[in-house]
Amino acid sequence: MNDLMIQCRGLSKSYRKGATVVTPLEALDLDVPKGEFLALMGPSGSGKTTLLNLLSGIDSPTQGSLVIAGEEVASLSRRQLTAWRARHIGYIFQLYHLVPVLTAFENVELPLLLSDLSKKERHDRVSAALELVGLGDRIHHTPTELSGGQEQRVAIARAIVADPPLLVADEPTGDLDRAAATRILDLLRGLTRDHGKTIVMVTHDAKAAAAADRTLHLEKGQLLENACDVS
Ligand SMILES: Nc1ncnc2c1ncn2[C@@H]1O[C@H](COP(=O)(O)OP(=O)(O)OP(=O)(O)O)[C@@H](O)[C@H]1O
Repeated sequence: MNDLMIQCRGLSKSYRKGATVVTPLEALDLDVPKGEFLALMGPSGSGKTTLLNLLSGIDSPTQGSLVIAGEEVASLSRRQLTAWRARHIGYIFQLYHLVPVLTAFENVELPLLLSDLSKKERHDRVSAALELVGLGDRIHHTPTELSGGQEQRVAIARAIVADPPLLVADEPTGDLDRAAATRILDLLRGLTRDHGKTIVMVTHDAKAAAAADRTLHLEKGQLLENACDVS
């Protein structure tokens, strides 16, 4: 139990759309050990983003249990969930979601602005995160002055700067060419191997999934039995 970062039991999510109810996730069971790099694949509409949103506390399940780092998060209020998310989750988006008018440094600093860290502590953490992603020489560049791969590395620095144990990534290489994608995947692998992060990554790309320790397939809101293991 202690070596699990994520434990889902009977996890379901439904949305009401007028008179109909849509259930993108149904009674899902999932264990993810600490330090694992897990890839999630599945057709469009199979519930991948819905699952990431539950794991990251952006949304709450309709039913079931979701224990992350030993804490039941399914029962947290919206307000508790926001505070919990800031400490536990780094989210990496397909299209980076950087603020265009801010430099790489300022983008990475954003998650720390509400913390009680001093300016010097923030500076040290942001510099270390940008060094870790190989962008120590680009800290004053704005997103338009960076390549897509570099923008994604800034976004990864932003996701890790508050040192959360769990990173969730929604198609982090979906908008990149193969060389840039490979560099991002190497970086993510390094974050699990050398820094103990747990990563759940949604991808449509079998080559990206092959970089993970394990791949699970979602189909109509359920994990397929005998999911192929690519480790
Ligand atoms: N807020 C919402 N309200 C209503 N229905 C929703 C909502 N969010 C998701 N859905 C529905 O849930 C289903 C699963 O959506 P989800 O985004 O999780 O799929 P996905 O596997 O990530 O797809 P894609 O690969 O296209 O991103 C879809 O049918 C979608 O329309």
